[in-house]
Amino acid sequence: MSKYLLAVDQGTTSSRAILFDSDAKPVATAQEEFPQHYPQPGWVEHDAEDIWASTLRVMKQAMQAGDPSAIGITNQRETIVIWDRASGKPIHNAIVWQDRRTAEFCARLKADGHERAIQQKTGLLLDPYFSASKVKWLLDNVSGAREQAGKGKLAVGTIDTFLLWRLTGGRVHATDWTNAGRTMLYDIHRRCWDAELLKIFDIPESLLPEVYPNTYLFGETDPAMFGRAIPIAGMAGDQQAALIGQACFEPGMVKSTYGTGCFMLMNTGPDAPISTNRLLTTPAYDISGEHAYALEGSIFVAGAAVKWLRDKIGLVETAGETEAVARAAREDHGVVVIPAFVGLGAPHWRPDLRASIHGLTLDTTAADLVRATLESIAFQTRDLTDAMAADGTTRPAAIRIDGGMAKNNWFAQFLADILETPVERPASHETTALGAAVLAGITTGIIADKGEFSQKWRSDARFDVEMTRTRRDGFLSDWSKAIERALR
Ligand SMILES: Nc1ncnc2c1ncn2[C@@H]1O[C@H](COP(=O)(O)OP(=O)(O)O)[C@@H](O)[C@H]1O
Ligand SMILES: O=P(O)(O)OC[C@H](O)CO
Repeated sequence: MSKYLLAVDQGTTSSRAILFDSDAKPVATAQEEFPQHYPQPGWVEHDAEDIWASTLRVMKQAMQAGDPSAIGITNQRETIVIWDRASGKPIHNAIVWQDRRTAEFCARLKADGHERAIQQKTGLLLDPYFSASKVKWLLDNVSGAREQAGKGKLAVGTIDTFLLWRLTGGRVHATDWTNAGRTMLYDIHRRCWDAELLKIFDIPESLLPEVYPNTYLFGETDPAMFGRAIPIAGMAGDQQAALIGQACFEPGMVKSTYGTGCFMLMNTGPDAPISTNRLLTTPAYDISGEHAYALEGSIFVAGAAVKWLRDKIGLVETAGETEAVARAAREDHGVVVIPAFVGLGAPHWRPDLRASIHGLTLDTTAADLVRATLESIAFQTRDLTDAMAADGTTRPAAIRIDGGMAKNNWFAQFLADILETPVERPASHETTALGAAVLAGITTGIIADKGEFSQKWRSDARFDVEMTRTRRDGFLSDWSKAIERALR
């Protein structure tokens, strides 16, 4: 009998479940989008009940193709929920990673000189992106929350933790170290919650989950849910899961995922170097007792800019259409888009900025704008590879890409040209889900080890550098000038 692994990929805009066979081939996929809530400019929320309901539905749908031996969970990171331990009900909407409501509080902490100590312990930079300031906001602003938390009646969790709690019928309150590493409350070197950070953010420790490695038997599903108890045997934040799904297991290997945002991770092995170029240091994985860290560049808007072109401005009807439009557009349009819709992440970290368009003339067309939007994601990625190089890392031989935007061949070629580095796209497009399935597979012995999976990794397309230096320098110089103007 074939052994199946079910991966749950709970992303920013949709919940997905993919059933893989023991050769890591997808057998069935189910996906559901859920509503985004923008209660005020710069605020982004999800109803955790929507997340739960959509996740449960897609899991059941994917399971119609076969009975999984184990489940792996991967999730949008940093997004945080607080719920009542007795009723399991969230006390407020989840505050999403893109949410900027705590920008002022983070600026105050920075002014008070906390950034360096926080970076040394957590590998993170002071920004509303991470969970800690969001938890504080919930405790301070939801009526009665702080009092209830003081009595030990509430639980906090990133989305993996919330799903694990619900799937186990409220029996397990746990996370994995890659998700813990994004809260800004976790010391990534000593691998524990940090008392000093909890004090800075005024968060009681009783709220927090237990932290485990990525390959671990986290719990079993409530038998009433799927007719039997299924082990939940792997968990990781989605960008770390993509690093695993892209088989980037050697130090120096890099993957870049283009979903809602873009997240580039370089495996740095067992060392956790602290960046001097405003990148993050983050737990990459702990698989069967072997752990690695990564340097990360986080860009908040990638595919979300394409979604904006489609849904708000109406320049395209589908995201896929941007490929043909960009290919047909002229190269010397002179337009630069700075997609700082929710501020800028690495390497600038400016939560206060908003998006802008530079170089518009009466001659500018819709196609120019579409092309310039795609270009901006490649330019931002170049800023990340430059920061990685400035941190003393060796330029990788190739960068492995994935996520919705990676399907766009025009974008993949432009990216290789701008990065001056070949870009490889894997045969399996669902690398994030694959990473979660691999973790569950290794824990349960269905996959022997990461070496076995690595050997199966295949690229289906490679984009080599074609652009001349002069053209690339021209693009990069226009981009730097526009960024300088925007930062000012
Ligand atoms: N062919 C395409 N060209 C450009 N962008 C695309 C294309 N297909 C999808 N996208 C973008 O990719 C994103 C979806 O990617 P996905 O990896 O599913 O995101 P997430 O996991 O963050 O929800 C959307 O924002 C969409 O606009
Ligand atoms: O939902 P995604 O795939 O855009 O990923 C979100 C990231 O995990 C945020 O850090």
